[in-house]
Amino acid sequence: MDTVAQAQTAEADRRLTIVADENMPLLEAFFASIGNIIKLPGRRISRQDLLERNADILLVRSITPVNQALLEGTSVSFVGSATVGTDHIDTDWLKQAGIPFANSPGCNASAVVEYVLSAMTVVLDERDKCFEDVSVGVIGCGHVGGMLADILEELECTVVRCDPPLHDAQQEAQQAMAAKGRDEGRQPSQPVYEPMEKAMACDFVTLHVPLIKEGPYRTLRLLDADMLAALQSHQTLINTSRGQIIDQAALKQRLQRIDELFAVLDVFENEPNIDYELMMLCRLATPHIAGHSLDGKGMATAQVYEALSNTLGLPVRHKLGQFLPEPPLRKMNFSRDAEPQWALHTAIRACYDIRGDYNKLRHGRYLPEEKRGEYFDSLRSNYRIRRSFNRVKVGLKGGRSVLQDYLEAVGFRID
Ligand SMILES: NC(=O)c1ccc[n+]([C@@H]2O[C@H](COP(=O)([O-])OP(=O)(O)OC[C@H]3O[C@@H](n4cnc5c(N)ncnc54)[C@H](O)[C@@H]3O)[C@@H](O)[C@H]2O)c1
Ligand SMILES: O=C(O)[C@H](O)[C@H](O)COP(=O)(O)O
Repeated sequence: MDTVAQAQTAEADRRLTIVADENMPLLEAFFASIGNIIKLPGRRISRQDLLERNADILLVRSITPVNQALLEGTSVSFVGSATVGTDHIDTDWLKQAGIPFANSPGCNASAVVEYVLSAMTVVLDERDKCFEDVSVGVIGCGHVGGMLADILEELECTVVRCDPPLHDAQQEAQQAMAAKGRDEGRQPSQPVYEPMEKAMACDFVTLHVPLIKEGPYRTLRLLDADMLAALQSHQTLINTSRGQIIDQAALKQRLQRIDELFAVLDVFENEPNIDYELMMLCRLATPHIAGHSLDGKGMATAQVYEALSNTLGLPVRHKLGQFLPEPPLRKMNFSRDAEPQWALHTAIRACYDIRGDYNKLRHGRYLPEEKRGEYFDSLRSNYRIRRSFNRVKVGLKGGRSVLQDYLEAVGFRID
């Protein structure tokens, strides 16, 4: 081997080995300059894989449990999860083992908000109501819940925000101010956080909390059997957080009562082997894809790439905008005669119609039980390209209108 070839081999040898979930988008675009990428199915990444491949970096999604059993004795020295939720990661163990970890806070907030808005339009149409007619309890007001609550207020819904950690932090900040002699009270622009009971009484109740298994802000079975039994026929419960936030058996029991309580579930206990009976009792149900816009998933990869680059002391060379294609739907137009609520619902569902995902998941009922888990996962892996509302322009005729306000509130660009 000549010197150049030897040098090239040595260079290649020094490159990091990145083991990544095969369904993380834009892996090569972001990480090829950092290391050699080995793609594996997320549910099957094992300690053996990491040892055999001498992995330095592990990049996962929500379906790979990352803990001592997976990593101890391997050469993995960075873990990235292209997700918001971190309930699949033993962050305490990673800390103790000195392995840096990064996830992607807020990456898919718009996608989840758009999912909830789409679900709401379906239910509102069925109940012959508009956004302004209903109250919405938003439980968990971080990236997703906070954005959703703001938008719903602009659509003239009555919004009840519930977020005990944010409520307590607000109180502490006020007490600290008061202690310093600057008792300025609550700032007018600060949100008001209400008790859970008030949120649970709204026409729509939507959950946007992390899965927390213990402690004062525990969310495991946050909605218990009593709360679920108390839900009324006119209400709609939406869960895009994690299946374990709700007592699923109790929800199933409640939905078996013949009335018009609606459930919209994107997340289930025991994914991908979900309870099909429960799923069939839902008004809408989808295979954990609320956050799956290309923009949201791409942003997750971008955030993990940035964190890894910073950890390695490398320059951040790539930005998501470089790699995103044109959206399939670029523009829609409404005439002067478009009735605002109809046009808003139409625009939302032109961009993302939750019923397509619902119909596909329901189709799984025709499969033998043992094939349904695989089917659930295949719907997630082969997910069609879905784009954010803010990639779409809407053409309107005439001067400023209520419709323009609504469309802008949900993220469309007005042309
Ligand atoms: N289905 C999907 O595709 C999808 C996509 C994104 C996020 N998620 C899930 O949604 C969750 C929320 O996402 P996010 O980006 O808004 O997270 P976030 O961390 O920005 O916000 C979570 C909020 O929940 C609040 N909270 C914590 N404990 C609470 C409690 N006991 N009661 C009420 N509020 C509580 C926190 O104070 C915080 O404001 C994630 O943790 C993840 O599990 C699912
Ligand atoms: O926590 C999250 O970000 C979401 O649950 C996430 O969208 C799930 O992502 P996946 O595992 O399908 O990549």
